[in-house]
Amino acid sequence: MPSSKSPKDFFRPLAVGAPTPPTEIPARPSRAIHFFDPSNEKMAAKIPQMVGSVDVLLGNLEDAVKADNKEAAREGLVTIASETDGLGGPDAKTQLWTRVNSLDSPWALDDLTRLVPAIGHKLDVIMVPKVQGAEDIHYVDRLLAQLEAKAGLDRPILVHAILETARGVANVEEICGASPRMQGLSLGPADLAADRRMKTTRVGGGHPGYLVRQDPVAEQPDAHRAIFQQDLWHYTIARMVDACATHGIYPYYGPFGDIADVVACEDQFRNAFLLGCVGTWSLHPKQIAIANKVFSPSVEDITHARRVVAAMGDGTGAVMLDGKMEDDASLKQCLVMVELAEQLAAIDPELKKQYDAISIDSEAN
Ligand SMILES: CCC(=O)SCCNC(=O)CCNC(=O)[C@H](O)C(C)(C)COP(=O)(O)OP(=O)(O)OC[C@H]1O[C@@H](n2cnc3c(N)ncnc32)[C@H](O)[C@@H]1OP(=O)(O)O
Ligand SMILES: O=CC(=O)O
Ligand SMILES: [Mg+2]
Repeated sequence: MPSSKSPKDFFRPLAVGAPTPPTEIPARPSRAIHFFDPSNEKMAAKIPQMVGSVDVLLGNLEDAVKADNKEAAREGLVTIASETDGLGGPDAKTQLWTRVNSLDSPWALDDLTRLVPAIGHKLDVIMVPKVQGAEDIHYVDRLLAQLEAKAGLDRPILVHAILETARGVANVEEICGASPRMQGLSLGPADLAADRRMKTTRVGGGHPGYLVRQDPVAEQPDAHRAIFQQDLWHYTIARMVDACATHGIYPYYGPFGDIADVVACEDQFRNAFLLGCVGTWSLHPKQIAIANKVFSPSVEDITHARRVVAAMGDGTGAVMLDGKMEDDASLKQCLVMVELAEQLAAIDPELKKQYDAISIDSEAN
């Protein structure tokens, strides 16, 4: 929270008549944020049939939309949001997000002033790219409040920042705490690599050159030395996760550009899930199933978590389960998983069936 504001001011609307800022960001399932270009007729035609089977549909207006198509993308999104039932709004199974153009571009102002009055009641989250510091969020915060007041909206639109500049990473904590509207952060590995002058040419994922090699074997100079590829994104994701957890908002992996490499995509998503991310981007329809699988706790994990919950009784003390010590802290980890499973089961009947079929033996040994 900026020191110049009192805690009470922080939760006052930034424009007369704007909705009250949220004190909590709801934990809505958002395993896959599926990107589409609303100016691409083939992609746009697929959107209505995707509603209900993906947690978030995001109309992308920024990078990957040609400059000549910026207005068509914006208008295409207005049409899709207006004509598609079950998409966006507090009770919809599939949320509607947009990624607007960067704040220094010729399009960002028109993106916001066109979309909020036209479809603000359906827009759940606005993703802001290339956020550098709290000042970018403050600008969007005030403008959204003015537009919401003018449009008579009764629910604040949330804001999500992409972490894709070196300065943004340096300022990650202040970005997360810049507004009560902040919903979360995504990693933007492609722009971040360019901004940092990393010597890579990929969109997310690992790199075979970024490795650690096993020490040489004594007196066997020709012996094979194993190499272990390292994760280029570990540092940034870990910083994002801590900043988001500190501020009660949600971290996400970003794009994985090698659409054909579904195995490495799944691995990268799983690393992010294990580190604390709640979801990721999907660039192609086939990445949705990967994201849904990875960001839903497995039946094995939920079986174990429920056994720990049952064995821990009132939640204090220490017990042995399968030869391992469990106590208050491991219980808390299990509760994170169990709560996530409950949220997902509420919107995903197939997962609910799998989780409901679990029967547990609650005996500690
Ligand atoms: C790097 C930093 C970033 O900013 S990443 C975020 C910005 N980039 C994006 O949003 C990219 C979104 N995805 C795409 O543009 C396409 O999926 C790309 C990667 C170009 C591949 O398209 P294409 O060669 O058509 O794939 P395909 O032939 O396998 O497509 C099969 C059918 O599915 C469709 N499709 C493709 N992508 C999407 C999508 N994201 N959403 C909805 N539909 C999609 C294609 O149009 C194609 O349809 P059809 O079967 O021909 O009718
Ligand atoms: O916008 C995403 C990125 O990787 O850049
Ligand atoms: Mg980017």
